[in-house]
Amino acid sequence: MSSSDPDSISAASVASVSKTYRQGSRSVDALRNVSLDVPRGRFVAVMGASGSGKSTLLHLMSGLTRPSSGEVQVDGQSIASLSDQQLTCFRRSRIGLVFQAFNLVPSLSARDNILFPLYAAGRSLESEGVLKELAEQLGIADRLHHLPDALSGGEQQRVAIARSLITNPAIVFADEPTGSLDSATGESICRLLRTLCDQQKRTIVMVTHEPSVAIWADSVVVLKDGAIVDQFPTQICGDAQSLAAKYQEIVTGVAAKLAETAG
Ligand SMILES: Nc1ncnc2c1ncn2[C@@H]1O[C@H](COP(=O)(O)OP(=O)(O)OP(=O)(O)O)[C@@H](O)[C@H]1O
Repeated sequence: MSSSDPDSISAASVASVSKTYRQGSRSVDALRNVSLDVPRGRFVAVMGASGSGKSTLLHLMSGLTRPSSGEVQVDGQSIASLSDQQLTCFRRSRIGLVFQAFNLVPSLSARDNILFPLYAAGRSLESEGVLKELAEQLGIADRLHHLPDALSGGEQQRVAIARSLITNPAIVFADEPTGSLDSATGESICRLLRTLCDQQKRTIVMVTHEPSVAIWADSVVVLKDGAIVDQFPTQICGDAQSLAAKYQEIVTGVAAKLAETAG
């Protein structure tokens, strides 16, 4: 692959990133010296126990917080070199965000929720056809005039995914996108994310606890106590059960090694 090949450029990367949260005299090292590269067009799942630093990693890569040290790049842009205002503009135009709780504006129709990031970025809809195509791809074309309250959980998440894509971002970050959904609806959202990656070459980084969700990604990054302890392609796991076993093996192996070192 030549260096001028756009596919060889990372959609996002972090290099030697650490993040310490300070609350009064207490400090928490949420991430320690983490490096990660997300190539364009890839679907990456980030797994780890509660408190291992998954959301912090996502927030750093999406420019919602800044690292205590280290470098974050998205779409070739170093986030550290941007002022807060520039970072907000960059985030609005180049980064898509999907949350567990959907985070739709209750008083706005699905259509206006989807268009919200465009307006926030001072842009307007290129053509009705763009919205129509997106809504059709996401299976919500007949739901655009409904308020979020009148939509099912799965439909609300589809609207939230459409909202994350309307600016044509370089990368989409999804924090537990199926966490509020029943398993069948969750699976349909996973299938949709997979399709977006396969058919539109979207780059997706998704945090999840669930092996049955992570199996839809191309690769899994495992975090433990603020550090990346392993990464593996999902291809080596035939199914969610085998992925769960692999994940458990990694986490248990790391814990045993730590105990050995301490002993
Ligand atoms: N704003 C904050 N202020 C102080 N500590 C924080 C803050 N955000 C996260 N932490 C701490 O940093 C560590 C990592 O938190 P983070 O939310 O990234 O973990 P996580 O793996 O996403 O957890 P979960 O799966 O429970 O969401 C935890 O110890 C958490 O308590």
